[in-house]
Amino acid sequence: MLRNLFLCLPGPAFVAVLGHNGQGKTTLFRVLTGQLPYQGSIQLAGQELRTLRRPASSGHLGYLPQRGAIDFSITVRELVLMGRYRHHSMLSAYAPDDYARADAALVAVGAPHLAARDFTQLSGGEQQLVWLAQLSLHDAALYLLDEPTQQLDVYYRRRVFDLIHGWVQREGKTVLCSTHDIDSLTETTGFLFNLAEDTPTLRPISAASVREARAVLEAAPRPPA
Ligand SMILES: Nc1ncnc2c1ncn2[C@@H]1O[C@H](COP(=O)(O)OP(=O)(O)OP(=O)(O)O)[C@@H](O)[C@H]1O
Repeated sequence: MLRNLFLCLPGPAFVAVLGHNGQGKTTLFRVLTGQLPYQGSIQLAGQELRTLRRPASSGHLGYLPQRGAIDFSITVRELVLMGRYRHHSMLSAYAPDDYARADAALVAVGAPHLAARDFTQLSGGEQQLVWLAQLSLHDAALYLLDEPTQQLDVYYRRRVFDLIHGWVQREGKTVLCSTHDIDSLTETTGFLFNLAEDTPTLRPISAASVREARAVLEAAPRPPA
């Protein structure tokens, strides 16, 4: 359970959500996506979250869960294309422009070579890149990314953080990104929000604040309240 969180995000912004294992990062995202109840108030663009119907699929936010899984065969290109679903009625077919956007999204994550592959046969890291490409087509104002660089090698980790920063700086998105990858954060701008602190507070990212966050995370987690 998460208690006594106060957080006001002026968008656009990048926020790295930190914390020990089991400290509530995924829980926070599940609350923000309407999957878990909450007490108090959470407002998205001025609207109380509990009054929004299916915030993740209605365009208010885009969500990358920690483990996205599918159990049917589909090509990577088709799966990325599904990120355009909000722009279509049930019966309208995808247009050439949708395919062009899907291809561009794959290029942006560094995975155009995967376009024709069966998604279910990709490695975990490759699948992660594909989910990010799909998410980039959701065109939401707020993105919640649950450990987007887990399973990625050093090159793709850097690439994904650069991609996320492009969403913030060029497209004006706000991104909450849970991560244990604190070494990658020193090269980014934005805020840290560390659930391992007694009173989690938004702190601008700097070499010093990342060092302090590391020290908190290297200490044993506090027992649950
Ligand atoms: N479905 C569930 N039912 C009961 N407890 C749960 C459930 N899912 C998570 N929890 C508990 O809630 C707490 C927070 O879990 P959460 O997954 O939010 O942590 P996290 O910070 O995302 O961890 P990690 O860094 O390991 O991904 C943990 O103690 C976990 O065991």
